[in-house]
Amino acid sequence: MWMSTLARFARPVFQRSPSPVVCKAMKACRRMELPAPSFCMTPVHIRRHQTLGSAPMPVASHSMRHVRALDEERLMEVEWEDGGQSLYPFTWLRDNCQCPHCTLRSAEARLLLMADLDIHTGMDSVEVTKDGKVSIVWPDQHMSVFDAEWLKKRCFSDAARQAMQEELFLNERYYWDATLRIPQADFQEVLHDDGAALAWLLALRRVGIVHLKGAPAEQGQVARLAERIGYLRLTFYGHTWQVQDKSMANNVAYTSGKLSLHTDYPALHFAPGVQFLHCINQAKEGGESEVVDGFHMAEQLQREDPEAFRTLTSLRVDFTDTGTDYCDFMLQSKNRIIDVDSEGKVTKINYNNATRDSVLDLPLHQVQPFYRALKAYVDIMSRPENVVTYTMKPGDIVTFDNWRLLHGRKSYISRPDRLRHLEGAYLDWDEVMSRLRIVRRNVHGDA
Ligand SMILES: C[N+](C)(C)CCCC(=O)O
Ligand SMILES: O=C(O)CCC(=O)C(=O)O
Ligand SMILES: [Fe+2]
Ligand SMILES: [Zn+2]
Repeated sequence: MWMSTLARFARPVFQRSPSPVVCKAMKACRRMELPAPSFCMTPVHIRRHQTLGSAPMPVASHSMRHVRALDEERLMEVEWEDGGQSLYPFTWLRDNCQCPHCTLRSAEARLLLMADLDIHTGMDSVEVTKDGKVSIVWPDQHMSVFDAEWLKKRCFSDAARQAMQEELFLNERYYWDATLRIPQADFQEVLHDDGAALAWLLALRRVGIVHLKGAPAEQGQVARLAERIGYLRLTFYGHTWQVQDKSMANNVAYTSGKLSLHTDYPALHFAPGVQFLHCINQAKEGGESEVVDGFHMAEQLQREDPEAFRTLTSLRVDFTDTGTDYCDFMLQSKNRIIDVDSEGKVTKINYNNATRDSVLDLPLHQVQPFYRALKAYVDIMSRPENVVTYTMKPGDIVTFDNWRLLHGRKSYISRPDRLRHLEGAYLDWDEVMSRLRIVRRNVHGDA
């Protein structure tokens, strides 16, 4: 069951604030049977939903009691009505002046040039205006006015920064295993209703996979879905591509053979972030799909075999892809099988055994340790307790995080008169997250 799958993880509950708020993103999550996010995603209340066992954050209040300049430290101090305090560097305030000389309103972009920013500026005076804004006069008599709520959101405290980053990027993930019930949404609803689109994209971000049901069983649907987001990612396999058993196949995917768990396109240095696969015809026999949570598997590898984890996060492996499709191509890439960020958090899996190059740019003594490490990772992800299996039906579209999930399919036999046929398309996370933020804003009805 969904909940029991996620029981290992902190189950966030709503903060017991004077008036408990249920934000619409929370409702969207409930609709898809998703656990609540730990941050409220309504932009106006950046605050943490109180996670069991963690300290509650002060309830946000956007009105100011007092403001003063700490000239020595060159910081402006705001005292909020709720008793909290925020500090803002003079330099940052001057840099972000919202007046029409400093900001192009129509583009919400900075006009002020770095060349004209005095990073040692003082402050002549600061006060709270009658309408509750902060008004600053700079030594050259330039004036800046800041909105209280605007400032509050940009508070430099760890908690406020963390909440803002979660609101912007939704980096909180729910790891899963074979017990996952894949979230589902209706294709038509996602196309036409922002609430449904929001629930879809939130689940795609946090769980990494969503099944859309009810698409027409004909070509062109992944392109429509990509247009709902913005635009798709063109690759050498075309704007969209047809997964079928083809003679002289230019890719192992275009055969009827088994595909072991892989991410698509590690032969690119920047693999597509998101993948759509639409089932138009299913096979007579076989062709079932398999997926695993690559981030969760990487976490297990780190725990069980830290040496192998170190190897896969440090060595770069060559990938290659040559052929003709949209046009002729001759790709070479070097990717770490497990990418981590500067804090050691896993950000991306790059692994397709079919396109891993025979050129292996490693000193002799690292070759066997590399194979051992890769085998350890593949062994973990192949355990039945980690793999989710499903069979796509005509009209189903699977949408998934290609940086996180590994997917595969069993070999198949088609009806001679009715070949198995999937249509696929790629997108990138920037465009998907852009649409997510817009539908969230529309659903919440704020600026
Ligand atoms: C499905 N297709 C052919 C577009 C890409 C397969 C993935 C890969 O070659 O890494
Ligand atoms: O045929 C399938 O079910 C999956 C195909 C696939 O993984 C691919 O085209 O890269
Ligand atoms: Fe694939
Ligand atoms: Zn200005």
